[in-house]
Amino acid sequence: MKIAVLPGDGIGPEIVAQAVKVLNALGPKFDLETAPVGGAAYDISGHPLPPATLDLAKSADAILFGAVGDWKYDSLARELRPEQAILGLRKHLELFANLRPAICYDELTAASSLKPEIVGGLDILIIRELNGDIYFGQPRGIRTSELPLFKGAREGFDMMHYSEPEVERIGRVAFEAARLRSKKVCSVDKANVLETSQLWREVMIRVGKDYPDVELSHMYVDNAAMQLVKAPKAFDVVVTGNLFGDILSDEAAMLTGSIGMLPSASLDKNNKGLYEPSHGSAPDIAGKGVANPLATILSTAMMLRYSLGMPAEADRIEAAVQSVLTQGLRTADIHTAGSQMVSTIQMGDAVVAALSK
Ligand SMILES: NC(=O)C1=CN([C@@H]2O[C@H](COP(=O)(O)OP(=O)(O)OC[C@H]3O[C@@H](n4cnc5c(N)ncnc54)[C@H](O)[C@@H]3O)[C@@H](O)[C@H]2O)C=CC1
Ligand SMILES: CC(C)CC(=O)C(=O)O
Ligand SMILES: [Mg+2]
Repeated sequence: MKIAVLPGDGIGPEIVAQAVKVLNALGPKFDLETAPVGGAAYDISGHPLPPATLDLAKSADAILFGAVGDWKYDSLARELRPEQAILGLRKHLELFANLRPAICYDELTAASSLKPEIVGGLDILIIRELNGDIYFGQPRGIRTSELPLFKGAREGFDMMHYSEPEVERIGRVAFEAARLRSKKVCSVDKANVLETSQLWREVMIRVGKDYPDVELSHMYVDNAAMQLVKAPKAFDVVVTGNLFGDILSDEAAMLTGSIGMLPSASLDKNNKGLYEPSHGSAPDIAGKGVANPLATILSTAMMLRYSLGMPAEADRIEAAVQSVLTQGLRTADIHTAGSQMVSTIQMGDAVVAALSK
């Protein structure tokens, strides 16, 4: 099975190296092919998603992705920014369904910024639409305003956009996922203000009729942001658009102790997928050996389960992560009194060691 390995920038190479170590220790032989992406690719070839990297991603059975981006590329033209690489991969490969499970391991309740009774036992699934919304809408740009009040001033504009089929397909992913869980879907929108959200809600209600066994509720995104920290365990599956899902999943990360714990799967309609941690390239800690590799390692478990048909191996990785946490090993972001601080590499080694137990 061919896996495209795209480490990217910042902490990307450090955390992906740990996930690769874990994959190689599993037993089955994977054909791992590495290619530059993001700023690393721009430095070599002048483009964040060179054709060879895209071709590799297309030809692979699954993609393991680190993260892209660095402040040093902030002044580049938008189409050359490292972030265009991950946006481009999602779009070219039609990876429209982004699954971000937020699970608070019992050992990490103290690492969360919320009270243990709020987050203890948390297990929710955020499903974020990944191919549409304001991230991809047209028109967009920066121009000179023609509005009487601001005439002559520069103005920025981005189109929020969703078509019915796009909402329907992500809705179905959410309802199907809920069937395997607690049979509850909360659709998050801003239908009190935005037409895009009004359509989103109408479609969710229509699609929901095909899933009478699943309870559908709706929540405005501002309230959802509040409820996520007030009573997160009231949610099961949350389905939302690209922008709201991006923001809410970072918020949900802190319920689990750290964004370094939040894996993700980005799937197409055939469950071919790209697997990456939900966080970015963390330039503030890059190269220091302190990044938490567990979100990336847990993303490889999702890859084995969703794209490679190897659920037993996925279970083994998740059990190994559970084991290192039970042993008290913690990277700096999840370190609390009484636990043992380890580096990125030591955490990766500990997961590998736990695999064989
Ligand atoms: N999929 C991707 O490649 C993404 C790329 N980005 C890019 O990453 C760069 C940095 O963005 P930020 O907004 O700072 O978000 P970020 O997620 O990279 O970092 C936010 C905070 O979380 C910490 N953090 C993130 N991952 C961690 C880990 N594994 N272990 C410990 N601490 C961790 C960072 O040190 C930082 O304090 C930007 O260029 C941004 O565009 C951001 C999100 C996703
Ligand atoms: C380039 C961004 C859209 C990436 C991001 O923040 C994410 O996917 O969570
Ligand atoms: Mg994000």
